[in-house]
Amino acid sequence: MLSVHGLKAAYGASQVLFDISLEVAKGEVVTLLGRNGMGKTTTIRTIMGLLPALGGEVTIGGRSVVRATPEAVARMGVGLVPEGRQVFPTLTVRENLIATAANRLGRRDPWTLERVYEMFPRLRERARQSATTLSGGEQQMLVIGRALMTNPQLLILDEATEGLAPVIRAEIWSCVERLKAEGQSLLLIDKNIQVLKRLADRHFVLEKGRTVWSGGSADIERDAELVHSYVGI
Ligand SMILES: Nc1ncnc2c1ncn2[C@@H]1O[C@H](COP(=O)(O)OP(=O)(O)OP(=O)(O)O)[C@@H](O)[C@H]1O
Repeated sequence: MLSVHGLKAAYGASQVLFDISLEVAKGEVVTLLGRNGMGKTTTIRTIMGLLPALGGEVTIGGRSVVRATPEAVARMGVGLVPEGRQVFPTLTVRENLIATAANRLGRRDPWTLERVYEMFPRLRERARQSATTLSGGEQQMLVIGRALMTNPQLLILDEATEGLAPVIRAEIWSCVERLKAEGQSLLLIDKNIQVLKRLADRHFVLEKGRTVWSGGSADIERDAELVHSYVGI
């Protein structure tokens, strides 16, 4: 589904990614782990075409996207929930959900408003309200719902639970669990390693712009000392 090999990227003259490699297979839940500033968000931005790659390869479904625009990457089926809950502030909840809806890939069971409202009942209750009147947690649900409405083949969540109350976090994790059960491919960045160990199939650890470790959740236990030295927990 997604394959990244030897990816390099920079902000101006400052190189941040040196050698990033990772894979997400169809239906797999994969994490990017690493301390702050190690290059997780930059990796996602480069995959999405928001930052040009200096080298390396990114393929989606076997097709290279390393020079593709963000629109083209989205059309190829990658949905991103970026850091920071970016709702469209002038639109209502419902309008946010339908603004970028698409079923480009002819999915048989596409996401609809009804399915999103069923996943996040609070959004139904607030459908006609301006998105800016929602709480932080509700805004995060809205951004996830909006990404689902594009029917992504791969959904990327960058720190989706950061700064949220535990009860809202639990709702987001239960959404992730349901998506996983439905066979949705997911790439997750989050600090809640314990939850990620339970939910994810595979993990990639980044250190100073390089992939330095990968393995399943059982491998994290086996290599606990090493992984914890990278991840800092
Ligand atoms: N817009 C930018 N311009 C210049 N440097 C940046 C920019 N954004 C990030 N960086 C730098 O790139 C490096 C990687 O940052 P990145 O945000 O990818 O890390 P991260 O692993 O996602 O960490 P965090 O959890 O803090 O978001 C850091 O050294 C950071 O300071």
